[in-house]
Amino acid sequence: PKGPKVVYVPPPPPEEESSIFSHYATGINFDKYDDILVDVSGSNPPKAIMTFDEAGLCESLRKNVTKSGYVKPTPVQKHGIPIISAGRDLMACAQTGSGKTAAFLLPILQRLMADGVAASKFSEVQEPEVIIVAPTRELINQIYLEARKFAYGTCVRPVVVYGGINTGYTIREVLKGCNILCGTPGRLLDIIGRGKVGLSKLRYLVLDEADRMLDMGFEPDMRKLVGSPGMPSKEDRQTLMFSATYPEDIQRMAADFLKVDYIFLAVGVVGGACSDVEQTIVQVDQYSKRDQLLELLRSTGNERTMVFVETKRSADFIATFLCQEKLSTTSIHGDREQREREKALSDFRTGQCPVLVATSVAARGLDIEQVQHVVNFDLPSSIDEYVHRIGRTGRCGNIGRAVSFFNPESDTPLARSLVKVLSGAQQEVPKWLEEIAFSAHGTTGFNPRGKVFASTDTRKGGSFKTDEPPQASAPSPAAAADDEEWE
Ligand SMILES: Nc1ncnc2c1ncn2[C@@H]1O[C@H](COP(=O)(O)OP(=O)(O)OP(=O)(O)O)[C@@H](O)[C@H]1O
Repeated sequence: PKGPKVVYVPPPPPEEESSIFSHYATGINFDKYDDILVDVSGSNPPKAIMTFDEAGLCESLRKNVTKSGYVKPTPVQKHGIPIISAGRDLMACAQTGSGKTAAFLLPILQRLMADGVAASKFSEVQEPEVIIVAPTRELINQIYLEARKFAYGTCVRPVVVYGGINTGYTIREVLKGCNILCGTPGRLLDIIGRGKVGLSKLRYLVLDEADRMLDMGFEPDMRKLVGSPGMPSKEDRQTLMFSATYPEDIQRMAADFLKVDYIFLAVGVVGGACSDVEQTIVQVDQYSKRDQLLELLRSTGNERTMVFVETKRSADFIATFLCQEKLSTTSIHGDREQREREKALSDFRTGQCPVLVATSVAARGLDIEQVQHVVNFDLPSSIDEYVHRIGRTGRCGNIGRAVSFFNPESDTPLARSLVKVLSGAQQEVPKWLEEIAFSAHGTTGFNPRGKVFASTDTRKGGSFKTDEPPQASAPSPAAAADDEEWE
């Protein structure tokens, strides 16, 4: 409630079936997902399913899965669906672009259908069965559209709430009926605080990008959410967490939100990059970055490229520069109005602007067709952030490329974890990077997320058995800088 009143009302979501179910094709590496090692821990995990037919979906859901172009489940779906259907709490980690969203939406929808939720109708207080939270407005909107797609033709009504949109409009949408409430933390707490949403029927709480939702930026909001009046205790609800990365300190804290016997599911290496992304690291100095970017974008032609920068100001600056160089470019960051953010994303999605310059606000979760390249114009300070950013390409078995500008003056603290992530994803590690990483200089750099790959299920006894003191989970500076607009 600061600044002028927000009047923006987003365009209505598509009504035609063809847009609701529009999707892109899986790539040549989709079948290789089956070779990834899966680690399930926790007592009595249910057996994985091999096909969607085994998922026990009702007819309308099964039809929607087919219309979405899904032929067979990905590993996180094969394991995640039966775990959720069995009523277990879950902390799931699987690489970017491997289908985590459907892994939680399908079993939740199935349960609602099986129990015959009442068709929601107008009421001054809504009592959703499901709450889904995610860290950014664009991501929660995407999850909402996925929920709407899978719920198509059923009586289950998903609604989305996020900042930057007219509150009156948002409230009216909620009051029309709400089974699945999707929201960013700030707006969600606001709506609950206004008494528009009651929690007595809540059965599922889903944290997407869970490690981000529980880091220093959002942890207080998540504690407030689970402490809201009427919120069922963790014993009386099912709590589900998904991400591609899970620092150990966050995992340990996440246990506060989960039943003791939650299941930990890791598909591949926790925090590992998607190996369908070809990663290149280029050593540059600050002043040659612009020319190198230009050269790179000229060579990629009209292929869609996301360019990540550190600050909102440089996002504007680089986008303007590229436009002056006659490259159709748009930008997304936290100082832009919501209307502009959504326009930017849609211009990028349609290919109207094949280049999108973005801050970390676009690093996680966004699923955009045909993104062939990611450029880290500035590297992030945390390795997990890097993994999420490059994961905007190489999705669903498709091949992607990521080029990162490494400036030794500022990026040396990241060198070690970068080497680990590169080799973990079978990428070539440049000699110079290895030298920086293992030189005295590289090792003394402070990097709170340095211990990549140390974390599997922390209950098995992770690196806290070593002498290293626990480190506070600080959000990366970029993330912190964008926090104020993430509600
Ligand atoms: N079984 C499947 N068959 C075909 N396509 C699928 C399947 N499951 C998911 N997809 C598609 O793959 C894409 C990536 O899925 P999704 O966005 O859920 O990935 P994610 O694991 O959440 O990634 P991120 O970590 O980046 O958030 C989406 O376009 C989704 O519709």
